[in-house]
Amino acid sequence: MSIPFTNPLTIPVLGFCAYSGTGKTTLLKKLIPELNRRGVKLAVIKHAHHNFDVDIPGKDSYEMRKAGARQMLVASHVRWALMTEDAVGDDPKLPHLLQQIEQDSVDIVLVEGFKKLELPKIELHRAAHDKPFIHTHDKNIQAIACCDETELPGDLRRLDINDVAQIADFVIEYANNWQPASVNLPLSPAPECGCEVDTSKTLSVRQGIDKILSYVNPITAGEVLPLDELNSRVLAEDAISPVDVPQQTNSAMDGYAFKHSSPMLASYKIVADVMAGHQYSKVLQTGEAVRIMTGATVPAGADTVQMKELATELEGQVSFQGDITLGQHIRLAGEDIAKGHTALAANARLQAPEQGLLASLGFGQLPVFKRPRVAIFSTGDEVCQPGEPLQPNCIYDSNRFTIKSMVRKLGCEVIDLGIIHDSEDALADALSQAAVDADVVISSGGVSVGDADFIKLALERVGQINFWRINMRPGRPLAFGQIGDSLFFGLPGNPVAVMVSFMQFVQPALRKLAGENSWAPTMVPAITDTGLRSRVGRTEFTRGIYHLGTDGKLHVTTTGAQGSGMLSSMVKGNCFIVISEKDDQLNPGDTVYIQPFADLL
Ligand SMILES: Nc1nc2c(c(=O)[nH]1)N[C@H]1C(S)=C(S)[C@@H](COP(=O)(O)OP(=O)(O)OC[C@H]3O[C@@H](n4cnc5c(N)ncnc54)[C@H](O)[C@@H]3O)O[C@H]1N2
Ligand code: MOO
Repeated sequence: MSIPFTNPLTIPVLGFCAYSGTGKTTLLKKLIPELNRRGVKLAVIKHAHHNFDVDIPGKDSYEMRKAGARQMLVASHVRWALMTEDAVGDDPKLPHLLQQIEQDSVDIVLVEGFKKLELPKIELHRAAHDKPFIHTHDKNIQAIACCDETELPGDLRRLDINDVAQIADFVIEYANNWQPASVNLPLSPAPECGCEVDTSKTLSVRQGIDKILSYVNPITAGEVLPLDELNSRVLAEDAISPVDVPQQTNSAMDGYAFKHSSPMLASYKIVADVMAGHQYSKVLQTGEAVRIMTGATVPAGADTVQMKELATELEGQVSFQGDITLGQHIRLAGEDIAKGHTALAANARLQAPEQGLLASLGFGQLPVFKRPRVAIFSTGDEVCQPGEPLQPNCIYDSNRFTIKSMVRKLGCEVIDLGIIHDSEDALADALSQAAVDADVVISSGGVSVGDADFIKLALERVGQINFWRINMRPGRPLAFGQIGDSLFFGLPGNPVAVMVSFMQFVQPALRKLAGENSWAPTMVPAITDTGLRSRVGRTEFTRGIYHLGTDGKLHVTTTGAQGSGMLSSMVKGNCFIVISEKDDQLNPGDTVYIQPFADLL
């Protein structure tokens, strides 16, 4: 039996389920430090089946609770604990428990137990225990951590129950891909009708994206490139760390390293100076200290550092002020990335942090996928080349330049075909040649119902192209199809519509083609400061400016006039306010979803 569950938080929740004796707690005790090491802040909820108590008889808190306090909060300078007497007869309710978590200070909640809930979970399984599988009757299993002997259906993500680093990779991947479910979340999945989407009809944004992605086969050809040429490329193989980072246990402060004791000694004899790049070759004895610089290797025998500002030197001795905890200001060898672990998984897009990380591991070159080649052209007799005199009744070509810039930001190679004027033959020739040279061909203009439909005739001659009307604004008309082995996108002519359509439809396709997996646009909730209007059944991409309000929350305002030819709205804005198909009117103070431009512009 499964019990419905809705996550009430805006952070992901991931369960671990198994039959008893499989080693859930043992795994979590290893996984938690591994995730901590990678900077993931965790909360853990554990289901206990018995009448447990965390307090100790005789302690004040215990006595006060037993005296009748329904809630007892005990606090010190290092932790606090809230104990609540809540005898509910049946199982505790996970959504209620989750609401007790301080979600602003953690990244993910791991849940042990609550096996029957419709909660995304990792199943743990050991073949030797001869217990039945859980995934066969629980569709919420995201992955199964098991041993080599276990046989699984091919579509279930398999993890090695003994490889904590791999399980941590999966938890991070899950958290990164997770989106909060919300009544307002736009781009909801296309309704399952069990039928092929009719390509001649009006589509929702989600249907359009899904339809397009079903035609995209990622590039598999690769090349090995030097570190300096990896920008925006997609990694073709896992990068396994050949070293510990940091290589040695080192100091995080300029100060003194020594062996901790409780109580501390009144003073320590300074026996050496250790600079970054050097080491103290002897073992530090109790009562000795070294002066140490940030990044310098902590000598054997030392386990703690006190910063210079909280130390006093006198006649070769140093004494310390303030509380000192064992291990403070020490960065452990391998605490960022351990030797032999996956530092970066295949299919990652290599931007500044990834390139820095690969450099920090000493890689000189790496295998990446070949980048997609994208041919771009503009159409229309009114469209003129910038830099040349503007003819009467004409307009400068801006679309080719916005498209080229976005294509380059996605790490693709641009083939610029210029402006192709209104001739069916010229266009058919250009399209056929473009399809030979490029993986993707993108045009702008000529996809609506205007008279100059030579572009449609040309497309019909060279490929299979569908003309869609997407239920969105701007960017209603969209042509998509294939010319030979290439994908073709015919974006609408209006300059803002071009950018919106590119970001919603071409971007996911180019990312998938380039080898990136599971990309989804960033969507964050914000409070609208202005009223917003749309129409039920249509997704509206209003240009907005988001900022942090004085209430500490994200707020958004529109950029003003929203004409689909007004490129200035894209320049002023830093996000789309995505008004979902379900909404027609949003009032100031309502929560909306925004898509920051940061991914691309
Ligand atoms: N009767 C209808 N008219 C229009 C409809 C409709 O459904 N019924 N849809 C409107 C919408 S929405 C859009 S968007 C446009 C799209 O039309 P096309 O894709 O056929 O584009 P064009 O007509 O060629 O151009 C539209 C607009 O964009 C300017 N343009 C074109 N190329 C460029 C370029 N490279 N750089 C800058 N500006 C460009 C062009 O001059 C037009 O002003 O159709 C509506 N009409
Ligand atoms: O939707 Mo058009 O695409 O208004 O500009």
